[in-house]
Amino acid sequence: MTSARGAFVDRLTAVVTRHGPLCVGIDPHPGLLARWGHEDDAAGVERFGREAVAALAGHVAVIKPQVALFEVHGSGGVRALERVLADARDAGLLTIADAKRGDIGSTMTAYARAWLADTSPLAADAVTLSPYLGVGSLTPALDLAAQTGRGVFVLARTSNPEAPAVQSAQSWTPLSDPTTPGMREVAQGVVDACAAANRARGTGVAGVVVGATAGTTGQAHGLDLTRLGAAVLVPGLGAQGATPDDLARAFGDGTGPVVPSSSREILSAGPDPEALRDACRALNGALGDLGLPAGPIGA
Ligand SMILES: O=c1ccn([C@@H]2O[C@H](COP(=O)(O)O)[C@@H](O)[C@H]2O)c(=O)[nH]1
Repeated sequence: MTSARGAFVDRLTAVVTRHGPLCVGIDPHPGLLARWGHEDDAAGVERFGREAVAALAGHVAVIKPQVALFEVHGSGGVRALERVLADARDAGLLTIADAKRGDIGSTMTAYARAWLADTSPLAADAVTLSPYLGVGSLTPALDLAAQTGRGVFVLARTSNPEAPAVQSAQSWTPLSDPTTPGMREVAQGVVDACAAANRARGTGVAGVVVGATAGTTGQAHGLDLTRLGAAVLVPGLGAQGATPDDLARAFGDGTGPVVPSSSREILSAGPDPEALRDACRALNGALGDLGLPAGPIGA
């Protein structure tokens, strides 16, 4: 069944083509709240998020609220996130809820409904998922996303320095992608399983997360993304040290759509809306010069 809103990867491609590839992370850290003149409480994160959405709507393609920084304020914080998501929806901004969910299949069904069902007050256009109970355990989310025209981004090679200990380990992953059995890095196994999930559903519902910091070592990320058939979310620009040049090194091989994300660095240009937009324009300009692909990878 296909949703009336169309496939997520097509909607993402359209907005990235129009506004540029930058995704702005909405991460209401205490220091940023203070800078923007808000309290570190539920009302503060709501004002922060809604002001950011008002400033960015029509100027960037997609925002990525960091769910933990809303949840930390309890039910009021979750309500604040619902309102930020509703504002973004009304303003035509695509949303990626950075929730990093993952659990056994039966529980995964509830996480999927929370973030991807039309009727949920927390519904986003996409949600980030953790694959470490096995990519197959994420099936309820992939199915619901395909049904409702939404997407998921599965953590493959994350931007944090602790990641390689797990994600670069070699594993035997025949069951996650029966077409290419054999030893490979865990991160590549995640990518291959997502590629198989996309082929099975005939649409690029399962994107992956590959940190921008992969390029800071002067090397590419080392993953074969050519058969993914979906989008790549690339956090780590700015505060974590990655630059557009690092992205060119890591993603200059014609695989896309690549959506780089920056939170603290961009948000620290606020709260003045024009200054925030200027920072986005500058970064989108630098990213645009790289010619990162906007269309589906290897579809
Ligand atoms: O590999 C990953 C996956 C997710 N993130 C999230 O992105 C932002 C990054 O914030 P910055 O301020 O731009 O560093 C944050 O919400 C992370 O949880 C990531 O950084 N790396």
